[in-house]
Amino acid sequence: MTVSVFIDGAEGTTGLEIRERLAGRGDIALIQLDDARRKDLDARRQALNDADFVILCLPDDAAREAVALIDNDRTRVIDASTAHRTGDGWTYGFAELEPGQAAAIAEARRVSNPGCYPTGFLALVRPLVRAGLVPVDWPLTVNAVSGYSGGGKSMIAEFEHAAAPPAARPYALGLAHKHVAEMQKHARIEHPPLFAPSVANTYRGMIVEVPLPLHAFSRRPGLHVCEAVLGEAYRDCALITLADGDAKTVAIEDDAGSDRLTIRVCGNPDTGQARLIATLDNLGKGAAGAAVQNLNIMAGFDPVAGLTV
Ligand SMILES: NC(=O)C1=CN([C@@H]2O[C@H](COP(=O)(O)OP(=O)(O)OC[C@H]3O[C@@H](n4cnc5c(N)ncnc54)[C@H](OP(=O)(O)O)[C@@H]3O)[C@@H](O)[C@H]2O)C=CC1
Ligand SMILES: CC(=O)N[C@@H](CCC(=O)OP(=O)(O)O)C(=O)O
Repeated sequence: MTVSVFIDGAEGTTGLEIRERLAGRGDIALIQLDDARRKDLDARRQALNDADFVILCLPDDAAREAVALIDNDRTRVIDASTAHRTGDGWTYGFAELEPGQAAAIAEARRVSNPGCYPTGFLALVRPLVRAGLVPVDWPLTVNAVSGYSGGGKSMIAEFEHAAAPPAARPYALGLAHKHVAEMQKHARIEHPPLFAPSVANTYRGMIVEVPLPLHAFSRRPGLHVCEAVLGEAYRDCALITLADGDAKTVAIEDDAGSDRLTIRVCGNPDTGQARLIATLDNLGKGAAGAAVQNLNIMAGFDPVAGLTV
C-alpha cells in the first residue's frame, strides 16, 4: 500500500528532518510544492486536500490556517506545532504515554505531536503519577537544556551568525513557557510544573530533568520502585530505554541524531532524593521522529519504519 503525504513547512527545520526520514520509502508518495509555491494559499489548499496524510511543520497560526483549509473528510493530519496539543478533538500523539494510546492514534483523523520538552517530562513523570507514587498535587519542577535547533530557523541563524554566542542561556524566566499547559494536562497533575529551560550552543539534543524528593511523598517510594514502574511502563517500546541510574555522567549528545528517548532514575537511595533524567533529540523523538512514528501508526506501517532506534 502507498499513501500520499504532504509536509506543509517542508523547508523548515522539522519539515526537512521529516523529509529525510521518509525519503526512499516505497510506501510513501510525497506531494511537494516548489519554492515559489510553498507559501501560496491555493497551492497549499490543493496539496492539503489531495494528500492522504498531512504533516504540519509550521508556526502555530499557520498550522491553524492549514487545518481550516482542509475541506474533505479523508485527509488525516499530524500537527507538529503547539496549536492543538491541549485542544479538544485532537489525539495526543505520544504512543507510549498511556495504555491504548497507540490504538487511539491509529484511528485518529487529527493527531497533535507532543512538544520536545513535554516528551521528556511526560515520559519520566506520567507512569509514576499513574501508579500513585508521585502525588497529583505535588508542585513538580522541570529543568532542561536544549540544542538551539529547538528554536527553528531563526534561532539557528541567531546562534550560527553571532560573533560570540552564549554557551548556555536560561530563558522563559517569566515561567510562562508555552509547554507548561501541555505538561500539566497530559501528566494529569493539579499544578503547572515550574519549567526552567535553557538553550545551549549545540545544534541538537536535549536533557530534561525532574528532581524528586521521594522521601517527602506519602508512599516514600525508593529509587528502585520508581525504576521498576518506569521499566514496566516502557517494557515493549522500541524507542524508549530505561538506562542505568548509576551512570556517572549524562550528556546532551547521548541521543542526538537518533529517534530514541533514554530515561534514568538517578539519585541517592539513602536520602530518598531522585533526579529523573531523560535524553532525546529535540528534532528526533521530540519532533520529526515522533511525527513519522505517528504517521506509521496511522497508516498501519511498522511503527519504527524510517526511524533510528
Ligand atoms: N525545532 C524543533 O526542535 C521543534 C519544532 N516543533 C514545532 O514544529 C513547527 C515548525 O518548527 P521549526 O521547523 O523549528 O520551524 P522553522 O522556522 O525552522 O520552519 C518553519 C517553516 O514554516 C514555513 N512557513 C511559515 N509560515 C508559513 C506559511 N504561512 N505557509 C507555508 N509555510 C510557512 C517557514 O518558511 P520560511 O522558510 O520561508 O521561513 C519555514 O520553512 C513549529 O510549530 C515548532 O513549534 C516541534 C518540536 C520541536
Ligand atoms: C530551544 C527552544 O527555543 N525551544 C523551543 C521549543 C521547541 C519545541 O519543541 O517546541 P514546540 O514543539 O512546541 O515548538 C521553545 O522553547 O520554544
